[in-house]
Amino acid sequence: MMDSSDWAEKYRPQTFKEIIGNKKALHELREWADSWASKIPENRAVILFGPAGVGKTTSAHALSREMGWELIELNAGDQRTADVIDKIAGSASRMKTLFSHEISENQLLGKRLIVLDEADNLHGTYDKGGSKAISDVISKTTHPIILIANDVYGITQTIRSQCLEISFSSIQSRSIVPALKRACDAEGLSCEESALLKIAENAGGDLRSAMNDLQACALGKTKLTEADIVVSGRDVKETVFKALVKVFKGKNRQEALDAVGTLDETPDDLIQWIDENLPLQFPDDKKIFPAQINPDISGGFAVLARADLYLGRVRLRQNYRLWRYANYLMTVGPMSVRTRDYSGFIKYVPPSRWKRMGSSKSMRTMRDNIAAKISRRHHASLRVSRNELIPYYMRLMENEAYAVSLSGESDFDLDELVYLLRAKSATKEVKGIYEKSQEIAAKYKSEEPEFFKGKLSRKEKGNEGGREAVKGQATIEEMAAAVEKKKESDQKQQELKKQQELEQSKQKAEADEKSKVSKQEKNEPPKNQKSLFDF
Ligand SMILES: Nc1ncnc2c1ncn2[C@@H]1O[C@H](COP(=O)(O)OP(=O)(O)OP(=O)(O)O)[C@@H](O)[C@H]1O
Repeated sequence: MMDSSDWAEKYRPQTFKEIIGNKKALHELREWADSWASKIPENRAVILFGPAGVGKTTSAHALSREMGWELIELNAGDQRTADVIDKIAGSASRMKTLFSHEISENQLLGKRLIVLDEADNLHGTYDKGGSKAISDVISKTTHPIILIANDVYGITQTIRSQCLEISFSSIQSRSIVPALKRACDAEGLSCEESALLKIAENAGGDLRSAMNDLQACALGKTKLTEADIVVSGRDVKETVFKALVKVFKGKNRQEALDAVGTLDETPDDLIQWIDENLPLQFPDDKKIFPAQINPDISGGFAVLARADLYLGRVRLRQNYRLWRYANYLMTVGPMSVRTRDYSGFIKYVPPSRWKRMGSSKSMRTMRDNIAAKISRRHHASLRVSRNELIPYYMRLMENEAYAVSLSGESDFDLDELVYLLRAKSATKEVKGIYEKSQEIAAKYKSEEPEFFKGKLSRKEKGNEGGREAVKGQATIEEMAAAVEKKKESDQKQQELKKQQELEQSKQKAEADEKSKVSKQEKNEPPKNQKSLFDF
């Protein structure tokens, strides 16, 4: 049976040899480690920096194994106040000094490798004093120290000047494929090469993400084909997952806001991500909180509830300026109410509501399809339809009669209705609305100009190349001919209508005349009777 543990962790390389790419960096790291053999080197610490998921932490771990050094790791989740750093890293670094008489014969024995993860994040409230403490420890340490960072510029100049800097870079897709293949073989999963390449290319050089995507796509399968690969377009700079780390574990509000700002998520979508992952990140551990629920969960949901209040007001008043308050509350809220730090890797998951409807990508495609239908109906742009009209539709469709008519006019399908009605699934009620809407849809379709029938907008087709004819349907020439034909038939109809109107007015005039005469005949003699005969 396929293992459900985290594959990225399970297949973390144990030795330098197994690590893919970054050979130059590994060589420099090894040279630095060797320089500790006979004396304390000039650089007592190194900074391994580069993008996420390329093997920086893995290399540090492998180094400790290969050198036989004991590993002491201080993660960003740990409180890195000056005091803590002094207690953990400080005491570790002074250990040798204290017991030097016991191990001075062989400094390699008893050496400890101190690893500080996320060293570019030492300036937050909790890390206050962290940078200074690290700088002090580095200057005195008799044990090697590795700092790990994504952004080397996030580390103070004082620390950088004390360290050797080693740069790691993204891993090429074709090098990622064999690593994925190895995991597939070990899990007994048969896999198309093209499927692995698709995952690798989408990962943007991040092997951890590639491994996570592989595991997610392989869930419940024994064979993986290219068609099974549903990976959301990954922004190399910041994925939602990375932004969530900043929201939940970060200590710097602006960093969290910046990370969230780079995402292509509306606050309505973002809150679902945060809502889904909050209990995963702040688990309700009964050992720690035997008598109450983890206050970070209750506090976290309380701020999300407030954020949701603003989202509700946006929907109600169509005032999108309120989005900023919702955004701020949901991004900065969880870190502000957090009472403790959480270390360790959490596998964040997409909102379960989206999973019920397919992947987050299909959810987006559906929202775009809805926007395309609305934009066609209202001659509005896709952007306006997506951002302004969909929320407006959702509000209107809370009324059943509107739901039926709007759905019929735009010909929403059942899944689209589930989305617009904010239902959990296609309930009896939703199906009822759908069925009623179909009569209206049929009427609208029969009235729709011939050349529009069956045409999809570019978003509906997922095609960025402008409005095109769908396979097997009208070309531009045919559409032009259809327009001409329609003009002609409209003209004919107008002429016919004019003739009918003329005919009708003639008949009316005759009838009026008759009735006038008969009235005159019947009721009273015409006053001007005399003149009538007055030739
Ligand atoms: N170069 C690599 N070779 C093989 N596996 C790798 C490599 N880089 C990353 N991985 C896989 O990705 C996982 C995460 O890698 P690692 O923790 O070393 O990344 P990192 O560069 O430290 O990223 P971050 O900056 O996010 O901490 C590993 O457990 C391993 O499965």
